[in-house]
Amino acid sequence: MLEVANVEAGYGKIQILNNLSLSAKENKLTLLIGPNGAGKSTLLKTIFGFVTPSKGSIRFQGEEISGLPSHKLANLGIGFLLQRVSVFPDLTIEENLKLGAWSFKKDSARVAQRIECMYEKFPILKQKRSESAGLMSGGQKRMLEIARTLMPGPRLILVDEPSAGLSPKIAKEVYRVLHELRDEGITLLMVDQNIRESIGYSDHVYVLERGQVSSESAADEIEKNLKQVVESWLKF
Ligand SMILES: Nc1ncnc2c1ncn2[C@@H]1O[C@H](COP(=O)(O)OP(=O)(O)OP(=O)(O)O)[C@@H](O)[C@H]1O
Repeated sequence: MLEVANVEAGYGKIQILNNLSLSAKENKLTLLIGPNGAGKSTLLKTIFGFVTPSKGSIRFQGEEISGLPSHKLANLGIGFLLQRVSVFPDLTIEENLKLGAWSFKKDSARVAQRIECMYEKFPILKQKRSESAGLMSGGQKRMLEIARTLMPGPRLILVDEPSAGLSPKIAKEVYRVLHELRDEGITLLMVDQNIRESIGYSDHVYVLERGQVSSESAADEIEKNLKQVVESWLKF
């Protein structure tokens, strides 16, 4: 589904990703973990066209996408669930959802149909559809962001720290929703600091260190050796 091969990328002269290769398999939840500053978020930003790679290739469903602008990637079926809270607080929940449909906003029937679909999936958003998004709780805002990302019907979603700033109970709910999306056929590539919790919802795990993949394994395998993996980061 997504193949990253020998990618180098960074900010100005500072190179962060060094010959990095990995893949996200269709209908799987692939998790990226690693110490602070390893380049996990930079990788997601590079896949989504916010950072341009200087080398390597990124292929989505067989098509080369490296360097394509974000709106083209969105049209191809890639969504990005950002780390920071990104709802527009002064807009209503419905208006926020409409913003997720910007790429097909002229097709009002499709916009209305996708909004209904999201209301079915997230009843709380339907209940509060006319309220300002700024009035929602942190967990509800996260659900709105997930729904907004889903509006165009992406096949692959890049997920950056989905549980950041949320209570453990709400974080669980967010993981459950992401896991459900996977079961519905969406491929996920996710960065998360909340390792112990997120591994339980993942299929495959890559460990990134200093801009490279240092190891990879099935999620249930790494779960057994988690202590050693995390301890090895502390040696740097
Ligand atoms: N916009 C930017 N300009 C310059 N350097 C940046 C920028 N964003 C990130 N960096 C640097 O790139 C490196 C990798 O950052 P990145 O956020 O990708 O790491 P990460 O693995 O996601 O870390 P964390 O787990 O702390 O979020 C860090 O040294 C960071 O300071």
